[in-house]
Amino acid sequence: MTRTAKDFFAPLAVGAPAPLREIPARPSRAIHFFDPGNEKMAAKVPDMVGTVDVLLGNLEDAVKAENKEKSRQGLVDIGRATDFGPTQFWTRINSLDSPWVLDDLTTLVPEIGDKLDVIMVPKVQGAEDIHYVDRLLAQLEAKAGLTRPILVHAILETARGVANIEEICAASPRMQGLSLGPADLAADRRMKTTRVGGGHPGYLVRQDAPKVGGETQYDAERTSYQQDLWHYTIARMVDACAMHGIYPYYGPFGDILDTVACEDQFRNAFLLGCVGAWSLHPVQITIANKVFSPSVEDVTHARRVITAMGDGTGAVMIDGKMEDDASVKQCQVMVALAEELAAIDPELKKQYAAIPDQVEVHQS
Ligand SMILES: CCC(=O)SCCNC(=O)CCNC(=O)[C@H](O)C(C)(C)COP(=O)(O)OP(=O)(O)OC[C@H]1O[C@@H](n2cnc3c(N)ncnc32)[C@H](O)[C@@H]1OP(=O)(O)O
Ligand SMILES: O=CC(=O)O
Ligand SMILES: [Mg+2]
Repeated sequence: MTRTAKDFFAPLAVGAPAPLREIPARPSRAIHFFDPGNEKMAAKVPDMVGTVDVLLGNLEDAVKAENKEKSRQGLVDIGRATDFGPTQFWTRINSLDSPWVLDDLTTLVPEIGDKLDVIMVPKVQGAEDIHYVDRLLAQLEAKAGLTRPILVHAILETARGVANIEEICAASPRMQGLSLGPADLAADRRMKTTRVGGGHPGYLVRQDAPKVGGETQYDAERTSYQQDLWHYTIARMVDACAMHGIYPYYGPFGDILDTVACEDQFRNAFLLGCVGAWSLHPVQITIANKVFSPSVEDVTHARRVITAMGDGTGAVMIDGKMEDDASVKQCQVMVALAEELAAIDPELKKQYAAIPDQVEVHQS
Protein backbone atom coordinates (compact mmCIF):
# COMPACT_ATOMS: atom_id res chain seq x y z
CA MET A 1 0.00 0.00 0.00
CA THR A 2 1.21 3.52 -0.74
CA ARG A 3 1.53 6.17 1.96
CA THR A 4 -1.74 7.54 3.32
CA ALA A 5 -2.53 11.25 3.31
CA LYS A 6 -1.72 11.65 7.02
CA ASP A 7 1.69 10.00 6.55
CA PHE A 8 2.64 12.97 4.43
CA PHE A 9 2.26 15.29 7.44
CA ALA A 10 4.72 13.36 9.62
CA PRO A 11 8.51 13.68 9.38
CA LEU A 12 10.30 10.64 7.93
CA ALA A 13 12.83 10.59 10.78
CA VAL A 14 12.53 11.28 14.49
CA GLY A 15 13.58 14.88 15.09
CA ALA A 16 13.32 15.99 11.47
CA PRO A 17 11.34 19.18 10.75
CA ALA A 18 7.63 18.78 9.96
CA PRO A 19 6.88 18.62 6.21
CA LEU A 20 5.32 21.72 4.66
CA ARG A 21 1.63 21.46 3.78
CA GLU A 22 1.97 23.98 0.99
CA ILE A 23 4.94 24.98 -1.15
CA PRO A 24 5.49 28.73 -0.79
CA ALA A 25 5.15 30.70 -4.04
CA ARG A 26 8.54 32.40 -3.92
CA PRO A 27 9.60 34.25 -7.07
CA SER A 28 12.06 32.15 -9.08
CA ARG A 29 12.14 33.70 -12.54
CA ALA A 30 15.78 32.77 -13.11
CA ILE A 31 17.52 29.81 -11.51
CA HIS A 32 21.07 30.95 -12.09
CA PHE A 33 23.63 28.15 -12.41
CA PHE A 34 27.22 28.62 -11.31
CA ASP A 35 30.07 26.22 -10.69
CA PRO A 36 31.12 26.78 -7.06
CA GLY A 37 34.56 25.32 -7.88
CA ASN A 38 35.22 27.91 -10.59
CA GLU A 39 36.91 30.84 -8.83
CA LYS A 40 35.81 33.43 -11.36
CA MET A 41 32.16 32.41 -11.19
CA ALA A 42 32.20 31.94 -7.42
CA ALA A 43 33.65 35.42 -6.94
CA LYS A 44 30.62 36.91 -8.70
CA VAL A 45 28.06 35.24 -6.43
CA PRO A 46 27.98 37.78 -3.54
CA ASP A 47 27.28 40.63 -5.99
CA MET A 48 24.52 38.63 -7.68
CA VAL A 49 22.52 38.37 -4.45
CA GLY A 50 19.39 40.51 -4.85
CA THR A 51 19.73 40.67 -8.65
CA VAL A 52 18.48 37.13 -9.28
CA ASP A 53 15.72 35.13 -7.63
CA VAL A 54 17.66 31.85 -7.28
CA LEU A 55 21.40 31.17 -7.12
CA LEU A 56 22.11 27.48 -7.76
CA GLY A 57 25.50 25.92 -7.07
CA ASN A 58 25.77 23.18 -9.67
CA LEU A 59 27.62 19.98 -8.78
CA GLU A 60 26.40 17.75 -11.64
CA ASP A 61 26.92 17.94 -15.41
CA ALA A 62 29.24 20.76 -16.55
CA VAL A 63 31.51 20.09 -13.55
CA LYS A 64 34.47 17.93 -14.53
CA ALA A 65 34.79 14.61 -12.68
CA GLU A 66 38.18 15.63 -11.27
CA ASN A 67 36.62 18.82 -9.81
CA LYS A 68 33.59 17.32 -8.06
CA GLU A 69 35.07 17.55 -4.54
CA LYS A 70 36.40 21.05 -5.18
CA SER A 71 32.98 22.25 -6.35
CA ARG A 72 31.25 20.65 -3.36
CA GLN A 73 33.68 22.35 -0.97
CA GLY A 74 33.30 25.61 -2.89
CA LEU A 75 29.56 25.39 -2.37
CA VAL A 76 29.99 24.85 1.37
CA ASP A 77 32.30 27.89 1.56
CA ILE A 78 29.90 30.09 -0.40
CA GLY A 79 26.91 28.89 1.61
CA ARG A 80 28.62 29.69 4.90
CA ALA A 81 30.02 33.05 3.84
CA THR A 82 27.04 34.50 1.98
CA ASP A 83 23.99 36.31 3.32
CA PHE A 84 21.47 35.47 0.60
CA GLY A 85 18.89 38.05 1.66
CA PRO A 86 15.85 37.75 -0.63
CA THR A 87 17.64 35.41 -3.06
CA GLN A 88 17.00 31.67 -2.74
CA PHE A 89 19.99 29.33 -2.48
CA TRP A 90 19.68 26.02 -4.32
CA THR A 91 22.04 23.27 -5.39
CA ARG A 92 21.95 20.60 -8.09
CA ILE A 93 23.43 17.41 -6.67
CA ASN A 94 24.96 14.62 -8.76
CA SER A 95 22.69 11.92 -10.11
CA LEU A 96 21.54 9.18 -7.75
CA ASP A 97 23.60 6.49 -9.53
CA SER A 98 26.83 8.53 -9.43
CA PRO A 99 29.78 7.98 -7.08
CA TRP A 100 29.44 11.54 -5.70
CA VAL A 101 25.82 11.95 -4.64
CA LEU A 102 26.03 10.34 -1.20
CA ASP A 103 28.90 12.65 -0.23
CA ASP A 104 27.02 15.60 -1.74
CA LEU A 105 24.05 15.03 0.57
CA THR A 106 25.94 13.95 3.68
CA THR A 107 28.24 16.98 3.38
CA LEU A 108 25.81 19.69 2.31
CA VAL A 109 23.00 19.06 4.80
CA PRO A 110 25.10 19.28 7.99
CA GLU A 111 27.36 22.05 6.65
CA ILE A 112 24.91 24.41 4.95
CA GLY A 113 21.49 22.77 5.33
CA ASP A 114 20.24 25.82 7.22
CA LYS A 115 20.98 27.97 4.15
CA LEU A 116 19.79 25.64 1.38
CA ASP A 117 16.25 26.20 0.19
CA VAL A 118 15.98 23.55 -2.50
CA ILE A 119 17.98 20.54 -3.72
CA MET A 120 17.59 19.84 -7.43
CA VAL A 121 17.81 16.13 -8.24
CA PRO A 122 18.79 15.25 -11.83
CA LYS A 123 17.63 12.36 -13.99
CA VAL A 124 14.70 11.41 -11.76
CA GLN A 125 13.05 8.27 -13.12
CA GLY A 126 10.15 7.69 -10.77
CA ALA A 127 8.74 8.12 -7.27
CA GLU A 128 11.36 5.70 -5.88
CA ASP A 129 14.12 8.26 -6.52
CA ILE A 130 12.24 10.96 -4.61
CA HIS A 131 11.43 8.53 -1.75
CA TYR A 132 15.15 7.75 -1.40
CA VAL A 133 16.13 11.42 -1.21
CA ASP A 134 13.16 12.22 1.03
CA ARG A 135 14.09 9.70 3.75
CA LEU A 136 17.80 10.44 3.59
CA LEU A 137 17.17 14.19 3.88
CA ALA A 138 14.91 13.64 6.89
CA GLN A 139 17.63 11.60 8.63
CA LEU A 140 20.30 14.18 7.84
CA GLU A 141 18.09 17.11 8.85
CA ALA A 142 17.32 15.41 12.19
CA LYS A 143 21.01 14.78 12.83
CA ALA A 144 21.90 18.37 11.92
CA GLY A 145 19.08 19.79 14.08
CA LEU A 146 17.52 21.68 11.16
CA THR A 147 14.24 23.40 11.87
CA ARG A 148 12.81 23.69 8.36
CA PRO A 149 12.69 21.02 5.65
CA ILE A 150 14.86 21.35 2.55
CA LEU A 151 12.67 21.13 -0.54
CA VAL A 152 13.29 18.90 -3.55
CA HIS A 153 13.11 19.80 -7.25
CA ALA A 154 13.28 17.09 -9.93
CA ILE A 155 14.67 17.46 -13.44
CA LEU A 156 12.50 15.83 -16.06
CA GLU A 157 15.12 14.48 -18.42
CA THR A 158 14.45 10.83 -19.11
CA ALA A 159 11.65 9.14 -21.03
CA ARG A 160 10.77 7.14 -17.90
CA GLY A 161 10.70 10.32 -15.84
CA VAL A 162 8.23 11.87 -18.29
CA ALA A 163 6.09 8.71 -18.25
CA ASN A 164 6.07 8.81 -14.40
CA ILE A 165 5.58 12.55 -14.10
CA GLU A 166 2.49 12.50 -11.88
CA GLU A 167 3.92 10.01 -9.38
CA ILE A 168 7.12 12.07 -9.17
CA CYS A 169 5.16 15.23 -8.34
CA ALA A 170 3.14 13.34 -5.72
CA ALA A 171 6.05 11.46 -4.16
CA SER A 172 6.77 13.78 -1.25
CA PRO A 173 5.54 16.96 0.43
CA ARG A 174 9.08 18.23 -0.20
CA MET A 175 8.45 18.40 -3.93
CA GLN A 176 8.88 22.05 -4.92
CA GLY A 177 8.83 21.75 -8.70
CA LEU A 178 10.06 20.27 -11.95
CA SER A 179 12.44 21.55 -14.62
CA LEU A 180 12.59 20.43 -18.21
CA GLY A 181 16.05 19.02 -19.03
CA PRO A 182 15.98 19.13 -22.83
CA ALA A 183 19.58 17.99 -23.38
CA ASP A 184 19.50 14.75 -21.40
CA LEU A 185 15.89 14.17 -22.41
CA ALA A 186 16.77 14.45 -26.12
CA ALA A 187 19.58 11.93 -25.65
CA ASP A 188 17.44 9.52 -23.64
CA ARG A 189 14.60 9.69 -26.16
CA ARG A 190 17.04 9.36 -29.07
CA MET A 191 15.77 12.62 -30.52
CA LYS A 192 17.95 13.75 -33.43
CA THR A 193 18.88 17.19 -32.16
CA THR A 194 22.28 18.04 -30.71
CA ARG A 195 21.13 21.42 -29.36
CA VAL A 196 20.72 22.30 -25.69
CA GLY A 197 17.04 23.28 -25.68
CA GLY A 198 15.44 25.70 -28.08
CA GLY A 199 13.98 24.96 -31.48
CA HIS A 200 15.30 23.22 -34.56
CA PRO A 201 14.98 24.48 -38.16
CA GLY A 202 14.05 20.97 -39.31
CA TYR A 203 11.03 20.69 -37.02
CA LEU A 204 8.44 22.63 -38.97
CA VAL A 205 5.14 22.65 -40.80
CA ARG A 206 4.93 23.83 -44.40
CA GLN A 207 2.13 25.43 -46.32
CA ASP A 208 0.44 23.18 -48.92
CA ALA A 209 1.84 23.36 -52.47
CA PRO A 210 -0.23 25.79 -54.55
CA LYS A 211 -2.15 24.63 -57.63
CA VAL A 212 -1.82 26.44 -60.92
CA GLY A 213 -4.27 25.37 -63.66
CA GLY A 214 -5.02 22.16 -61.77
CA GLU A 215 -1.30 21.26 -61.51
CA THR A 216 0.27 21.11 -58.02
CA GLN A 217 3.44 23.22 -57.90
CA TYR A 218 5.64 21.23 -55.53
CA ASP A 219 8.64 23.42 -56.33
CA ALA A 220 6.86 26.68 -55.53
CA GLU A 221 8.02 28.93 -52.70
CA ARG A 222 5.99 28.00 -49.62
CA THR A 223 5.83 29.47 -46.16
CA SER A 224 7.02 27.20 -43.36
CA TYR A 225 6.94 27.73 -39.62
CA GLN A 226 9.34 26.27 -37.12
CA GLN A 227 7.54 24.38 -34.34
CA ASP A 228 8.39 24.00 -30.66
CA LEU A 229 10.08 20.64 -30.00
CA TRP A 230 9.36 20.96 -26.29
CA HIS A 231 5.71 21.92 -26.33
CA TYR A 232 4.38 18.48 -25.43
CA THR A 233 6.71 17.94 -22.49
CA ILE A 234 6.33 21.44 -21.08
CA ALA A 235 2.55 21.18 -21.30
CA ARG A 236 2.59 17.84 -19.45
CA MET A 237 4.89 19.31 -16.85
CA VAL A 238 2.66 22.35 -16.31
CA ASP A 239 -0.45 20.19 -15.82
CA ALA A 240 1.28 17.79 -13.45
CA CYS A 241 2.75 20.62 -11.37
CA ALA A 242 -0.50 22.60 -11.19
CA MET A 243 -2.37 19.47 -10.15
CA HIS A 244 0.08 18.88 -7.28
CA GLY A 245 0.54 22.50 -6.16
CA ILE A 246 4.19 22.69 -7.22
CA TYR A 247 6.06 24.79 -9.81
CA PRO A 248 7.17 24.11 -13.42
CA TYR A 249 10.30 25.60 -15.03
CA TYR A 250 11.87 25.62 -18.46
CA GLY A 251 15.50 24.41 -18.18
CA PRO A 252 18.65 25.36 -20.09
CA PHE A 253 18.97 27.31 -23.33
CA GLY A 254 22.47 26.56 -24.58
CA ASP A 255 22.85 29.15 -27.34
CA ILE A 256 24.07 31.89 -25.01
CA LEU A 257 24.67 34.37 -27.85
CA ASP A 258 21.14 34.01 -29.26
CA THR A 259 19.41 36.13 -26.68
CA VAL A 260 16.43 36.65 -29.00
CA ALA A 261 15.62 32.96 -29.39
CA CYS A 262 16.27 32.44 -25.68
CA GLU A 263 13.67 35.09 -24.90
CA ASP A 264 11.21 33.38 -27.27
CA GLN A 265 11.72 29.98 -25.64
CA PHE A 266 11.36 31.46 -22.15
CA ARG A 267 8.22 33.37 -23.21
CA ASN A 268 6.59 30.23 -24.63
CA ALA A 269 7.21 28.57 -21.28
CA PHE A 270 5.85 31.60 -19.36
CA LEU A 271 2.67 31.69 -21.46
CA LEU A 272 2.12 27.96 -20.95
CA GLY A 273 2.38 28.32 -17.16
CA CYS A 274 6.04 27.97 -16.17
CA VAL A 275 7.23 30.26 -13.38
CA GLY A 276 10.87 30.50 -14.43
CA ALA A 277 13.80 29.12 -16.42
CA TRP A 278 17.47 28.32 -15.91
CA SER A 279 20.13 30.91 -16.53
CA LEU A 280 23.50 29.52 -17.57
CA HIS A 281 25.22 32.86 -18.15
CA PRO A 282 24.64 36.26 -16.48
CA VAL A 283 23.08 37.57 -19.71
CA GLN A 284 20.20 35.10 -19.32
CA ILE A 285 19.20 36.46 -15.90
CA THR A 286 18.06 39.70 -17.51
CA ILE A 287 16.04 37.77 -20.07
CA ALA A 288 14.32 35.57 -17.50
CA ASN A 289 13.57 38.48 -15.15
CA LYS A 290 11.94 40.33 -18.02
CA VAL A 291 9.97 37.43 -19.49
CA PHE A 292 8.67 35.91 -16.25
CA SER A 293 7.42 39.27 -14.89
CA PRO A 294 3.96 40.24 -16.17
CA SER A 295 4.07 43.39 -18.30
CA VAL A 296 2.55 46.63 -17.03
CA GLU A 297 -0.02 46.32 -19.86
CA ASP A 298 -1.06 42.84 -18.70
CA VAL A 299 -1.32 43.92 -15.06
CA THR A 300 -3.27 47.05 -16.02
CA HIS A 301 -5.73 44.96 -18.02
CA ALA A 302 -6.01 42.34 -15.28
CA ARG A 303 -6.76 44.92 -12.60
CA ARG A 304 -9.30 46.55 -14.86
CA VAL A 305 -11.16 43.28 -15.38
CA ILE A 306 -11.07 42.50 -11.65
CA THR A 307 -12.50 45.95 -10.83
CA ALA A 308 -15.20 45.64 -13.48
CA MET A 309 -16.20 42.17 -12.34
CA GLY A 310 -16.97 43.24 -8.76
CA ASP A 311 -17.77 40.03 -6.87
CA GLY A 312 -16.24 38.02 -9.72
CA THR A 313 -19.48 36.59 -11.11
CA GLY A 314 -21.52 37.41 -14.18
CA ALA A 315 -20.30 38.77 -17.50
CA VAL A 316 -19.22 42.21 -18.70
CA MET A 317 -18.00 43.66 -21.98
CA ILE A 318 -14.70 45.56 -21.84
CA ASP A 319 -13.33 47.03 -25.07
CA GLY A 320 -15.63 44.76 -27.06
CA LYS A 321 -14.48 41.60 -25.27
CA MET A 322 -16.49 39.37 -22.98
CA GLU A 323 -15.12 38.87 -19.46
CA ASP A 324 -16.64 36.48 -16.92
CA ASP A 325 -15.89 34.29 -13.89
CA ALA A 326 -13.18 32.38 -15.75
CA SER A 327 -11.34 35.33 -17.24
CA VAL A 328 -11.37 37.13 -13.90
CA LYS A 329 -9.54 34.10 -12.47
CA GLN A 330 -6.94 34.40 -15.24
CA CYS A 331 -6.55 38.05 -14.29
CA GLN A 332 -6.18 37.15 -10.60
CA VAL A 333 -3.26 34.84 -11.52
CA MET A 334 -1.55 37.76 -13.25
CA VAL A 335 -2.13 40.21 -10.41
CA ALA A 336 -1.06 37.72 -7.73
CA LEU A 337 2.22 37.16 -9.56
CA ALA A 338 2.74 40.90 -9.96
CA GLU A 339 2.25 41.36 -6.22
CA GLU A 340 4.69 38.58 -5.34
CA LEU A 341 7.31 40.09 -7.63
CA ALA A 342 6.72 43.66 -6.48
CA ALA A 343 7.48 42.50 -2.94
CA ILE A 344 11.05 41.57 -3.92
CA ASP A 345 11.79 43.73 -6.98
CA PRO A 346 11.82 47.51 -6.30
CA GLU A 347 11.84 48.43 -10.01
CA LEU A 348 8.75 46.33 -10.73
CA LYS A 349 7.10 47.66 -7.59
CA LYS A 350 7.53 51.18 -8.97
CA GLN A 351 6.16 50.19 -12.40
CA TYR A 352 3.13 48.35 -11.04
CA ALA A 353 2.45 51.06 -8.44
CA ALA A 354 2.17 53.62 -11.25
CA ILE A 355 -0.93 51.81 -12.54
CA PRO A 356 -4.01 53.73 -11.33
CA ASP A 357 -5.98 51.82 -8.71
CA GLN A 358 -9.43 52.37 -10.11
CA VAL A 359 -9.00 52.11 -13.84
CA GLU A 360 -11.95 53.54 -15.73
CA VAL A 361 -14.05 50.78 -17.24
CA HIS A 362 -15.68 51.31 -20.62
CA GLN A 363 -18.51 48.86 -20.83
CA SER A 364 -20.20 48.25 -24.14
C1 LIG B 1 22.86 21.12 -20.79
C2 LIG B 1 22.43 20.52 -19.60
C3 LIG B 1 22.79 21.20 -18.33
O1 LIG B 1 23.00 20.54 -17.37
S1 LIG B 1 22.85 22.91 -18.31
C4 LIG B 1 23.47 23.27 -16.69
C5 LIG B 1 24.94 23.03 -16.55
N1 LIG B 1 25.74 24.03 -17.20
C6 LIG B 1 26.16 25.11 -16.57
O2 LIG B 1 25.92 25.28 -15.38
C7 LIG B 1 26.94 26.12 -17.38
C8 LIG B 1 27.17 27.39 -16.60
N2 LIG B 1 27.80 28.38 -17.43
C9 LIG B 1 29.07 28.31 -17.82
O3 LIG B 1 29.80 27.38 -17.51
C10 LIG B 1 29.59 29.48 -18.61
O4 LIG B 1 28.69 30.54 -18.60
C11 LIG B 1 29.90 29.16 -20.11
C12 LIG B 1 28.64 28.76 -20.83
C13 LIG B 1 30.93 28.02 -20.22
C14 LIG B 1 30.45 30.43 -20.76
O5 LIG B 1 31.52 30.89 -19.94
P1 LIG B 1 32.54 31.97 -20.46
O6 LIG B 1 33.08 31.53 -21.78
O7 LIG B 1 33.51 32.26 -19.37
O8 LIG B 1 31.59 33.21 -20.71
P2 LIG B 1 31.98 34.74 -20.74
O9 LIG B 1 33.40 34.93 -21.20
O10 LIG B 1 30.95 35.44 -21.54
O11 LIG B 1 31.86 35.17 -19.23
C15 LIG B 1 31.96 36.52 -18.83
C16 LIG B 1 32.24 36.56 -17.35
O12 LIG B 1 31.10 36.01 -16.66
C17 LIG B 1 31.51 34.88 -15.89
N3 LIG B 1 30.45 33.88 -15.98
C18 LIG B 1 30.12 33.12 -17.03
N4 LIG B 1 29.12 32.32 -16.72
C19 LIG B 1 28.81 32.58 -15.43
C20 LIG B 1 27.86 32.04 -14.55
N5 LIG B 1 27.03 31.06 -14.92
N6 LIG B 1 27.77 32.56 -13.30
C21 LIG B 1 28.60 33.52 -12.90
N7 LIG B 1 29.56 34.06 -13.71
C22 LIG B 1 29.65 33.58 -14.96
C23 LIG B 1 32.81 34.40 -16.51
O13 LIG B 1 33.57 33.72 -15.54
C24 LIG B 1 33.43 35.70 -16.94
O14 LIG B 1 34.03 36.29 -15.82
P3 LIG B 1 35.24 37.36 -15.96
O15 LIG B 1 34.65 38.58 -16.61
O16 LIG B 1 36.28 36.70 -16.82
O17 LIG B 1 35.69 37.62 -14.56
O1 LIG C 1 20.13 19.11 -17.19
C1 LIG C 1 19.58 19.59 -18.12
C2 LIG C 1 19.49 19.00 -19.40
O2 LIG C 1 18.95 19.63 -20.32
O3 LIG C 1 19.96 17.86 -19.54
MG1 LIG D 1 20.78 17.09 -17.65
